[in-house]
Amino acid sequence: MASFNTIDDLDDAQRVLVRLDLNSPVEDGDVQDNRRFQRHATTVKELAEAGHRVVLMAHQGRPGNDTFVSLDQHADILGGYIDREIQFVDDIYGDDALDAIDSLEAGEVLLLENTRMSDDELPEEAPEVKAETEFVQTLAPHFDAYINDAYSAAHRKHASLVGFPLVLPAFAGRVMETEYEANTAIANREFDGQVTMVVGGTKATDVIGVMETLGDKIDTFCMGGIASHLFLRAAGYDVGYDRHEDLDLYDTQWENNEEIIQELYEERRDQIKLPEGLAYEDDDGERAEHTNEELDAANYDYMDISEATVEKYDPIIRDSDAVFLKGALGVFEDEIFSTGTVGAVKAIAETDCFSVVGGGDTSRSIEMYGMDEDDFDHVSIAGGAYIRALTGDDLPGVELLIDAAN
Ligand SMILES: Nc1ncnc2c1ncn2[C@@H]1O[C@H](COP(=O)(O)OP(=O)(O)OP(=O)(O)O)[C@@H](O)[C@H]1O
Ligand SMILES: O=C(O)[C@H](O)COP(=O)(O)O
Repeated sequence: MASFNTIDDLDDAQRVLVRLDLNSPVEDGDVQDNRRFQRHATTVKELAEAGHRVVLMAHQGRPGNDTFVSLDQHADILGGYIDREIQFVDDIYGDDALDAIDSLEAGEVLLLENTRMSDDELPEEAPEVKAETEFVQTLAPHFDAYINDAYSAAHRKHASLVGFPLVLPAFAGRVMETEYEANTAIANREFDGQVTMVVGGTKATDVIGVMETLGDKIDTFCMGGIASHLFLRAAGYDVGYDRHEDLDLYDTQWENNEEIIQELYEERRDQIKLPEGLAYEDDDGERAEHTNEELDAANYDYMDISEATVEKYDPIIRDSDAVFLKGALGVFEDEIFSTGTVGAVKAIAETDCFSVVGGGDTSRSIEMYGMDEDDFDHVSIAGGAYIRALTGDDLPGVELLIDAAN
């Protein structure tokens, strides 16, 4: 496996510039704590305890969005996980930032302002172009090493992610290391026995991409979510189209992908396991189910896979050597439609297989339904980067670390 240098390879007492991904939900201006803080805290704590001078960069939201806010709250939340103060400066590479950076003592930690507040950060450009920006050129001379821990943002060609590895010795942080190893294990097929992918969620293109790229590495696809309705439509059932004019969950996805869905369904019929039926909310607000033959998408909104489907997927998961999950099998946020997702996630947790759970939304089902992260080999904190890794796309931020090591 191609690899990179990690923080184990750092010299002592370095001035390190560390890129994290603390991009978080924001409600009424309040940044919501989430597992990204907890995960990155491992890297930050280790660096500070080793006596390095630690300067952190991260982004939050995008200009124009409600979530585009300062990182001052992030400093407090992250500090809570490492039991030491994280200083914050509302500047990125101006005099205030440089003064704060240069006055850091060994073991101290400083967080710079939201990188996306610099005009140099966002436009996606080649690393060589980003390396020449004022952002990178001004900060780099103040450091001995650059550490990228932001696997979940590694698909973006932004200055803080791709500029620095060209001008400073570059290393991977602990989150980068664990995400990379887990998410590439499947592409390298590092398992002897049965490999299963449980795929759901709302985006047909995610599922199609995974099937096209990993179709020969994965033995069985257990399907749920919106994508499974489109495959059931390809199989001839009365489902996979919108009944509300103001809703577009299915029609556009079907129009854009009909041919490839039909093709995949025909070509990979033995590998693809489809729902045996789907669940909807009846007039009393209770969960009710239709078998595939009873499906009637003109009159019902289907929100979960049926219980018979959970029973069908359960032994497949339990007989696997490795199981990867991407996307929810139903609207798990509503308890009556959590049966599919929770059933699959629980079976994965209880099975002694190599397991990776991914998808920004779906990973939330673990804590929502009282499961333990430690029951999985890896719970990814990446959304876009996770699906890109699974579909074989390069992650520029990762590639540059590998190049730097060679
Ligand atoms: N039948 C369904 N109808 C409507 N929504 C569904 C259905 N099945 C699953 N979902 C929704 O899919 C969402 C998760 O899908 P999404 O494509 O966002 O996947 P993810 O991989 O978890 O997230 P992301 O790609 O954003 O990281 C859940 O919030 C769930 O409510
Ligand atoms: O939250 C994420 O998935 C990453 O931080 C990337 O954010 P972006 O989609 O705004 O570039």
